[in-house]
Amino acid sequence: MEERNELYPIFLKVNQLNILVVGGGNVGHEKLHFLFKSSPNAKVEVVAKWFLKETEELAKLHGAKLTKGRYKRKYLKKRHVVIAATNDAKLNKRVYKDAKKRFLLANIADTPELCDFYMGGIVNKGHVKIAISTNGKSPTTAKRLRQFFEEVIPENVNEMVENLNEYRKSIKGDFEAKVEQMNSITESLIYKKEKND
Ligand SMILES: C[C@@]1(CC(=O)O)C2=NC(=C\c3[nH]c(c(CCC(=O)O)c3CC(=O)O)Cc3[nH]c(c(CC(=O)O)c3CCC(=O)O)/C=C3\N/C(=C\2)[C@@H](CCC(=O)O)[C@]3(C)CC(=O)O)/[C@H]1CCC(=O)O
Ligand SMILES: NC(=O)c1ccc[n+]([C@@H]2O[C@H](COP(=O)([O-])OP(=O)(O)OC[C@H]3O[C@@H](n4cnc5c(N)ncnc54)[C@H](O)[C@@H]3O)[C@@H](O)[C@H]2O)c1
Repeated sequence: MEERNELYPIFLKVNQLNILVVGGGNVGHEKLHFLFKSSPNAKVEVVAKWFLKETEELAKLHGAKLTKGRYKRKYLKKRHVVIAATNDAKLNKRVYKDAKKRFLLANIADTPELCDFYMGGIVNKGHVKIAISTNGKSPTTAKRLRQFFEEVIPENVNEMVENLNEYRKSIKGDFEAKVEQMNSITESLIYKKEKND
């Protein structure tokens, strides 16, 4: 039987959650880059033996705390989420096990079997956000799909969101009447125009 993608996507308010990243090399930097690209106010601390210069700059820009040193279990205290991206596979596994004991959500970069969740490809246009995952099977596909959707989703999609939000406030009636009106005025968006040939 064909394997199913059973992931359930959620959209986290990471400005209200405490995130720990372990490792500040190339992969740690990439994770941090995408995290802040999507969520500039994410609450993040990074612990690593050393950091890349660009990671120091990125952390400064977003007010992330950088802690130079070896990973210790105590760093997991008061965290909701941990992302491990060191070059020490044994240590990454240890971080995962420590996180499990504390019921934290863990992502061990590039190691699908040690992930409670995957970081996805992210398309962002104003209030509209689309997350893409290939179930951990092909990050390259996730990246290409992200680029594709960035191209085809119109820049002004946010205007539609804002306008419909305003319009909804102006409609009178109960919840059901509002749902009906909102669906009726947006119906044409999903039907292709008939060709006049
Ligand atoms: C989406 C994105 C977000 C992000 O990183 O934040 C992301 N990887 C991205 C890019 C990317 N990563 C890698 C390449 C090189 C191509 C290649 O090697 O295949 C490229 C492409 C490139 O850079 O061109 C290396 C790699 N990554 C993983 C493995 C292990 C494996 O696949 O088994 C290996 C091989 C390591 C090795 O061989 O040693 C695993 C994971 N990477 C994931 C996410 C999760 C699954 C997402 C999903 O479900 O699709 C998962 C499972 C765990 C995680 O890390 O969360 C980001 C695109 C952002 C964007 O551009 O929008
Ligand atoms: N660089 C890539 O493009 C790439 C691609 C695919 C897979 N990977 C794999 O991902 C992993 C990370 O790669 P990288 O390029 O980011 O490595 P890196 O060498 O650039 O960075 C490793 C980071 O881990 C930190 N670290 C190591 N031991 C630590 C400890 N005990 N406590 C705290 N921090 C510690 C280092 O200080 C450093 O910040 C490796 O296993 C690598 O094989 C890397």
